[in-house]
Amino acid sequence: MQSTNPIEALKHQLDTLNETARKGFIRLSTSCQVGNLAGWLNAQQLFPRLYWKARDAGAAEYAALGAVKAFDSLAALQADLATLADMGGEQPDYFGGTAFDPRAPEWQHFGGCHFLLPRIELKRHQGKAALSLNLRFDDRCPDAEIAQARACLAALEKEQPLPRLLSRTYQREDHPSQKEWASWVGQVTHPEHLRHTPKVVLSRETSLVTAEVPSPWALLSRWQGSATDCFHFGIQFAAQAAFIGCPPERLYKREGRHLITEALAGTIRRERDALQDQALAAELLGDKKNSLENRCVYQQLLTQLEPLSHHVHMGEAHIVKLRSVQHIRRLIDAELHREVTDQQLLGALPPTPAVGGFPRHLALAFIRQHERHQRGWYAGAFGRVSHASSELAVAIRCAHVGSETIRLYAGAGIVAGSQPDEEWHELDSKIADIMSLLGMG
Ligand SMILES: C=C(O[C@@H]1C=C(C(=O)O)C=C[C@H]1O)C(=O)O
Ligand SMILES: [Mg+2]
Repeated sequence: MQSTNPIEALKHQLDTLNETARKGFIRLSTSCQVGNLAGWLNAQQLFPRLYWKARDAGAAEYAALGAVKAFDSLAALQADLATLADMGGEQPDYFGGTAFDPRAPEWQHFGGCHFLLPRIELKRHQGKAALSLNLRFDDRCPDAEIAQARACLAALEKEQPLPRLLSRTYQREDHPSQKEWASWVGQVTHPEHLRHTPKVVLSRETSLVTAEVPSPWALLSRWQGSATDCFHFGIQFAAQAAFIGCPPERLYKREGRHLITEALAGTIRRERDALQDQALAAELLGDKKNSLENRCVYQQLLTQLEPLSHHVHMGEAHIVKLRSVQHIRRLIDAELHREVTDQQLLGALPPTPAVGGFPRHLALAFIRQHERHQRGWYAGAFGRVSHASSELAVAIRCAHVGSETIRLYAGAGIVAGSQPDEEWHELDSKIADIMSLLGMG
């Protein structure tokens, strides 16, 4: 008889798992009730904790807890995907991300690349939630694996309401300063520099220091409520090391051999008045500087996809309206060659010129030489990878939540025609949503 308590139901499935089923990857699942997945994560004791929801309306929501296995390189992740695919049977979802610059991963706990196969997974899709326990038997002692899984189940806590976001006072510091920013923009837009490097995406770290930072899960939950048409993600390695974000930009989505990606670059503010807002959208679409920002992105994506695909197709430029900004976007789709892997895609596509620049090596050299803050996972990739399908966001519009400091990141594509003050204001519009949640709007 099946118990109505999902944890008891999973324990029962684990206790009655017969010897012959102990092969490769196994997922034990049971239906459950959950109000807020971030609230469930926030109530747990285990780490790592991870949240992922893709951008499409109706996309599945995932909360992941603990790791059956973790991967610190794309090669290791791909090898595991291949191993399990060869064995057949049900295939797992892996979640995680990569740093902007694998040569400089920097952030403690995060590393250059971290993907995990979760021990416990809570998934909600089309109104139905399921709690799953993942197990591996191919590369470890079965009894130890079962004991570890049982310990994780025993450590599960009930969902709790998320704490309210209390109003706090924050001390703000920007790196670089506006003065230094202006000098960098001057260097990048110097005709000599533009000749070899037409675009550099410069970024700023805004540190907000306070006595007690809010729960990253409470913050993400509030943030995602106002960030429709965006990806929503969070990862927490330890109590004082979390990274959350609501990015509007897709790195790619792969379903079998079909790949979709996009060039999202070029920005203008929003206006409350609908007519004025439309006028701004028209201005953005017709603007030379913003069109160049977007062109650098799609040209590189097309060039990179060409050798990996049978055909690549790009749609028309259009406007994407977010809460505080609007962007130019072009959708791209491609049919991948049979042998192309996520490892290859994640090795080739990021950092796109939406967050790095063009050409990549020269833009990265400028960034490494000038930016003194650590980008870490800001402007990296974050998402879900599986044998059948994968989807990753570009990790922008994000926050690193530490012990006493919240670090917000924003970048702007600097090209011919960029004005330092306008670009600085563009950075502020890109952090406006999270700033207003923190009472700093
Ligand atoms: C780098 C960021 O965003 C990128 C830069 C944009 C721009 O400069 O117009 C727009 C969208 C993204 O391509 C960011 O939000 O941090
Ligand atoms: Mg811009």
